[in-house]
Amino acid sequence: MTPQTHFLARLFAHRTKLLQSVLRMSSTASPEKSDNLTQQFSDRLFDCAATGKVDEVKSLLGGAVSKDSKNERGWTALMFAARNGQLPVIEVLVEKGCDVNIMNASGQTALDIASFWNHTDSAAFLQKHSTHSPFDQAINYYSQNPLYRASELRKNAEWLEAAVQKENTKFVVFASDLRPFFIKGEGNRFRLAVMNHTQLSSCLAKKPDVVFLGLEAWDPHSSAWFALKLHDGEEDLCKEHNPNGYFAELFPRSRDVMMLEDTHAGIFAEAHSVLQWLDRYRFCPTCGTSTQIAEGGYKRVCDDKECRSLKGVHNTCYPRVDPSLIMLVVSPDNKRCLLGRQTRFPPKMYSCLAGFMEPGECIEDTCRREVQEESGVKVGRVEYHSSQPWPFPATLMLGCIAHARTEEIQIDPEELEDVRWFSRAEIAQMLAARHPDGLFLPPPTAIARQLVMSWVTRTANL
Ligand SMILES: NC(=O)C1=CN([C@@H]2O[C@H](COP(=O)(O)OP(=O)(O)OC[C@H]3O[C@@H](n4cnc5c(N)ncnc54)[C@H](O)[C@@H]3O)[C@@H](O)[C@H]2O)C=CC1
Ligand SMILES: [Mg+2]
Ligand SMILES: [Mg+2]
Ligand SMILES: [Mg+2]
Ligand SMILES: [Zn+2]
Repeated sequence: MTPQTHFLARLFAHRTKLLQSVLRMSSTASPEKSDNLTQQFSDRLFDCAATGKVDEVKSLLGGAVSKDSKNERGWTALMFAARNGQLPVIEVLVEKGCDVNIMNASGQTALDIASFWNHTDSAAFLQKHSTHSPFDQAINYYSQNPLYRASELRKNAEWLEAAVQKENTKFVVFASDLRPFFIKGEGNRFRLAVMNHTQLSSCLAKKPDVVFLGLEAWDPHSSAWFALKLHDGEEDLCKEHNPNGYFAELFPRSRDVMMLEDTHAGIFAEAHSVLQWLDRYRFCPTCGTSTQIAEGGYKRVCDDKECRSLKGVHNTCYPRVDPSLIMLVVSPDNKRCLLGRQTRFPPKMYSCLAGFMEPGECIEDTCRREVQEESGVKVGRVEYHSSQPWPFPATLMLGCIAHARTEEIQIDPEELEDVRWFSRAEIAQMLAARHPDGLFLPPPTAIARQLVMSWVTRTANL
């Protein structure tokens, strides 16, 4: 510290003390005056946080100023420090108990702000103390399958047969109507109930539909995971081994299917989509003859040796995935976003527009077509964000940010009952569940919400 800055620091510390004593005195005087002084302290705290004056920040926090006080845009001292990457100030503020998870009026946390401005050290520090995940690490529900699929082993019938018999092999089971067998997990989450070969020997003897899901490690000796579809009447056997287990409803879908522990949600997505496909393709779509399961459940082969499906590549022989687009449309000035309501949504919920890809379309085509069909808005640039398997039965949601060229709305009443533009402030209220009309967004397990959060946090809006 130069003598000059030392002098200035002492001078300001002196002024601060003086102000604090005035503030204490004035608390018994006019409330208006006291508010004014509190404001001055907060403003000074914001300044010091933004410019890295650690000692003064400490001194101000020791006085009458509230550590999480906000300016008119909902910015806290921690956010000002994060804006300029003032790591020593951030460390002091966090140590003094400032709330890392507070969002400003634009729905941004201090971590979002540090990440946006590329202050990597500050962002890493805030991430450690935050329960809010940063925008560039969106991980969608159903997308965290930890298994190594080891697709090369699917063709090895001998290995598969031996793997089914091994004691360390794990089976996740589904009822004959494909309801999954769950048990309670951590907190309010659920897990797939895992069973072994011995417990399931009587079911396995009857040659059920079985899918090889993958290995626990990149090693053929590690535990293999299989999905098994029970025959009618075998549910009780599973309950005998897992007295707390139960078969979760899928039609209508029970909430528990959206409450699985993250890795089990990923395993469920694979297992359920492939079992659904095996169930629906019992007969060859090319000639109508019966088919047999092959390659660990990842192929169906027509029983008619002359069938065209046995020559060349035929997509009916392999599990299907239906790509669909889900997009957050943002206005030309990037200040608003477009959300819509299907009649089947819960009252007051708004979500992103979405639509299935059609043959011969690229992602950009589908995005522009669906947005125009459903809302009349024309889209220009399309940015890919992230994707989410949606295993009912096998959709892949491709999440995009779509940049609108026009704003006029013309709703397709066949599909949507309302479509409208939402300001950033309104979105922040919806994210915080504080919208004055009670409007809300889908839960964090929906990619739609991740797209909205990403837009809100990615934009500087300063
Ligand atoms: N997570 C979220 O917030 C939202 C998710 N979605 C999901 O996005 C997906 C597509 O959105 P939609 O608006 O329903 O699509 P959409 O806008 O293309 O309209 C659905 C219609 O498309 C036709 N269609 C074409 N190909 C289809 C296929 N492979 N499977 C089923 N129907 C097909 C059917 O006639 C269907 O009624 C759905 O899986 C839906 O559940 C939709 C809106 C919000
Ligand atoms: Mg749609
Ligand atoms: Mg549509
Ligand atoms: Mg469509
Ligand atoms: Zn055939």
